Formats: sequence, structure tokens, C-alpha cells
Amino acid sequence: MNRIEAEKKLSQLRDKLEEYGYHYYVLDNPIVSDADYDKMMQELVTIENEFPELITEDSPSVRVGGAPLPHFEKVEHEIPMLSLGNAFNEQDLRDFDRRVTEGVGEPVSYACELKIDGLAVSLKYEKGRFILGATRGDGTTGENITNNLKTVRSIPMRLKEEVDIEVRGEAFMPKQSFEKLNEAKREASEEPFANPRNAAAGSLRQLDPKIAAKRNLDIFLYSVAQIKEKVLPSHTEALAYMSKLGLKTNKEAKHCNNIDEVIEYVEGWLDRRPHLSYEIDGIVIKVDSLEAQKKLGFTAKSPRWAIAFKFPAEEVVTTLEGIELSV
Ligand SMILES: NC(=O)c1cc2c(=O)c3cc(F)ccc3oc2nc1N
Repeated sequence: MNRIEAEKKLSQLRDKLEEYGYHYYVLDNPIVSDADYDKMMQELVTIENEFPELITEDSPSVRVGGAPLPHFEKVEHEIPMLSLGNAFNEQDLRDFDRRVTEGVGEPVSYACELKIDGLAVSLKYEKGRFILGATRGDGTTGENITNNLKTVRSIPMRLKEEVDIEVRGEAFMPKQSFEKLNEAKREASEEPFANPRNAAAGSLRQLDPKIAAKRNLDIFLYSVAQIKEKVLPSHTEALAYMSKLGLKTNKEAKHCNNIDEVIEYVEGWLDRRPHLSYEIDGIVIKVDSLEAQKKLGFTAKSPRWAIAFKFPAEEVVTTLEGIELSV
């Protein structure tokens, strides 16, 4: 195969692998078999090895991870990544609603979403291409983990529109991957991870992307931090817009007209938790209107327009054989 043919073949393979990856990892609805996907990926890597000058930044082959880094660069967040205030019972939620209604001067509606128990990350896209991924860090300064995040199959290298946007979300390890990883660790008499959150953080904050690539990490995006030349009037519309761009959002999010509907949503999820394929540690409740959010603003460390209802920790009893039972 000559260079021209290689260039054409690579471009076809990249587009196909990106499309198949989107259906498989973002929509959870594969349109080709794993075997066909892997065969195509292998073909792409083989041609890239033969013509390294043809490798592009957004090639799907970055999914398998490049060379390890000597250390992580620091990243300054233009918009601070703050943390959420907590609510532990119904009264806390009603107090939150009262504070919000007083602050806005009229009743508001809410957007509720599952609080994924993972690692908060920021993703930056320029003209639709993924260019920077960072941890929250201390909220102002995080770590550049772009190479590791490129191995997360549900993070698209290219969006469906060529926009400049920064989004935030929670990277996590599905429960099944966590069990499998800990089994492998025990077999290799290595220290297992305590929980999926530590496993996700440990996988993304180590220097070799080839390790992250094998950890089957996933992500749900939950907010638009900044976007050029576009106004998104509500959080619900921001979630829909991210999904339209090809970003993975959590389908359990729900618009609630008032705090009573919020409480109903929260109660509904308390005992449905064990049936999810990923861990959640609560529910995040956000004022839906962006204008009302602006009016409420922030305290030094948290938004006044959002709160996290925390579930009691899932009691896990480890039996003598080391089998974990969720009670
Ligand atoms: N873990 C989560 O699933 C989750 C976390 C946050 C935040 O931490 C968060 C922090 C802010 F300052 C503002 C909004 C937020 O929205 C959030 N939404 C979520 N769904």
C-alpha cells in the first residue's frame, strides 16, 4: 500500500471506528460486533505503525494509550470546579427550596440527576476536537490527564459540531469492571481497591495511559462550564445539547416542577440503587433556569443553586470468604 492509499484507508477507518465507538460506548447500542471493531482497530494501528507521520491527534488508536508521562502538568480552571453542599433529609431539601425561592423571588423548577460516585473531570473541546482533560484538583488547579481520558471509549475525540466548549462530568468505573479488577488484583496478591471511586481515581491518576486503557472506565457529563456564541437557557437544555454533540449524559435525569416532585424522585431512587451498573452516592438537585442560577450565584465553595442529597453509605458486609453482600 502506498502513502496515498494509506492516507485514504486511515481516514475511512477513523471515521468508521469513531462512529462505531459512539454507538457502542455512548449509546450502549453497538452496530458492529466486538470482533469486527477490534479487527478494524488492528488494521488502523498496523497502517499507522507503517506510516507514523499519518497519525493524527484524534485517531481512535489513542484509545489504547500512548507512552507514559514523567509527571502530570498542572491545569488552571478558568471556571473554578466547586463542590456541592449536602442535604441529608427531607427537611434539608425543603430548607434549600425555601432559600432558593427567597433568593430568586419566585418559585423555580429543578433538574434532578443521579450523583455518580467517581472522579470529577473537565473536558475541553476546540472546534469540536478534544484538546484537554483535567481533574478537579483543589477546584482551581487540577492535573492534566488528557492522555488517560483519551482511553475512555465514551469520551468522543470529535464532537458532532465544531464548537468550542468546556463540559464537566464524572468519570467512573462500572461495578462489574470493579469486581473483575479486584479479582485480578487478589489473584496477583496485589492490594485491591476499596471501592469503584478509588479504582476510577487510581486508574486516571497514574502516568501510564496503557493501564487506564484496560480499566474499562466510563463517564457521564453533567454540566456545560463554558461555551462560545451559544446561550443555553436551562440545565435541562444544556444536557440535551451535550447529548446532541455526542457526549454521554445520564438518561435518569429528570425535570421536577417543585420540591415535592424532587422528594418523590429522591425517594424513588433510594432502593433502586443496587440495580444500577454503577455506584451513586446520592442525587444532585439543580435549579433548572440558568438565569435563576446566575441570580443565586455561589458561596466561597459551592453554588447556591444546587445541592447533593446524600444517601446513607451502602452497608457492605464482607463475609469470611470475602464475598461482599450489599445490605
Ligand atoms: N457526581 C455527580 O454526578 C455530579 C456532580 C456535580 C458537581 O460536583 C457539581 C459541582 C458544582 F459546583 C456545580 C454543579 C455540579 O453538578 C454535579 N452534577 C452531578 N451529576
